[in-house]
Amino acid sequence: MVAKAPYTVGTRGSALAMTQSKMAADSVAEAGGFELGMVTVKTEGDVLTGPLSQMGGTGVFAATLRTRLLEGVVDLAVHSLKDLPSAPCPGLVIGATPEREDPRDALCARDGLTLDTLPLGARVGTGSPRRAAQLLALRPDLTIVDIRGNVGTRLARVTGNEAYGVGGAGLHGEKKLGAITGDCDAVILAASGLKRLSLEETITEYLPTDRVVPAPGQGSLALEVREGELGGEPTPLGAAVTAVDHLPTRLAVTAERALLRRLEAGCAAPIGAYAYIKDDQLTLDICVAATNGSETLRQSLTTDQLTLEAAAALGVRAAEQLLEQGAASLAGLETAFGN
Ligand SMILES: NCc1[nH]cc(CCC(=O)O)c1CC(=O)O
Repeated sequence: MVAKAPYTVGTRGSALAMTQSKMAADSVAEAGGFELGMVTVKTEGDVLTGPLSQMGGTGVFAATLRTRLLEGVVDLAVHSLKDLPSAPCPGLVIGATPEREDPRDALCARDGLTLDTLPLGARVGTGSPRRAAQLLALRPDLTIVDIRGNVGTRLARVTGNEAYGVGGAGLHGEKKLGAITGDCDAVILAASGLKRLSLEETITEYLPTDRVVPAPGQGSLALEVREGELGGEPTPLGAAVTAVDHLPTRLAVTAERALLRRLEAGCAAPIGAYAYIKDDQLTLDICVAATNGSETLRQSLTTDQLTLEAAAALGVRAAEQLLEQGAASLAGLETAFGN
């Protein structure tokens, strides 16, 4: 007989969320030598319809999971870091950011097309103002189609849903998709999500991070626990979560999120930020763009101090320089977040 799992991990119900929660839970369970049960939580972001960019941009996917964590219904929440608001949540801590998956955006186009070979005026699906802005800066002729939904639903906008199982069933048992015809020439998705779902073969071009700068935190997971698991003497869960933290990832996402926080921007803002360690230095590349792609502001800053404090300071310094250069009005931050 297997003993009841001593801890539970809360996850959203999409194929991607379940896959990444399972991966993270397995590594924590292995580090701790205990079992972890899974509880599926429906979040506001899963229930509401309409453009994601108009949901306020802050935490629609994370809020319900966080409530369950605070209530003690679950003991660990696994989030896509890019969906997690940059402000800390009282009572909770990010106990680990495991090693980051591929941070790049990926183009999934019909007929093997790439950003440079898509025909004039091609229709590209994305619900992300950041992706739309950076794409339009490179290819002003493109038509951006506002799409949302799970990975399978988005890919179906290129292929039609015949490609995803008999009778239009969703990917990996996601709920049945309605009839979707391929009304886009391409969609942009995070390479990390596609890789985790073993769908790399749908990618026709990996967009280099210096060409399309990824969202802060893209490709990275956040393992969130109650503060008490880590304070003073860590609990067995707290210790196991800490063991799967990856310091280079933690330094990078600390810089990216400090920038976002200082700009008072959420995941719906047209801001790309990608930090990485190279030659013993932490570099932070940023692209702030007007949502129509007419103007972009790029910045790259470096520190040779590899501490969390220095990483956060790098993000703040970058944000302040960008604000001086007019980033707030360029990216529409005042209108999007000031009211
Ligand atoms: N906002 C949706 C979302 N949140 C996290 C991921 C997966 C990418 C990641 O690991 O950051 C995605 C899908 C996408 O952007 O294609």
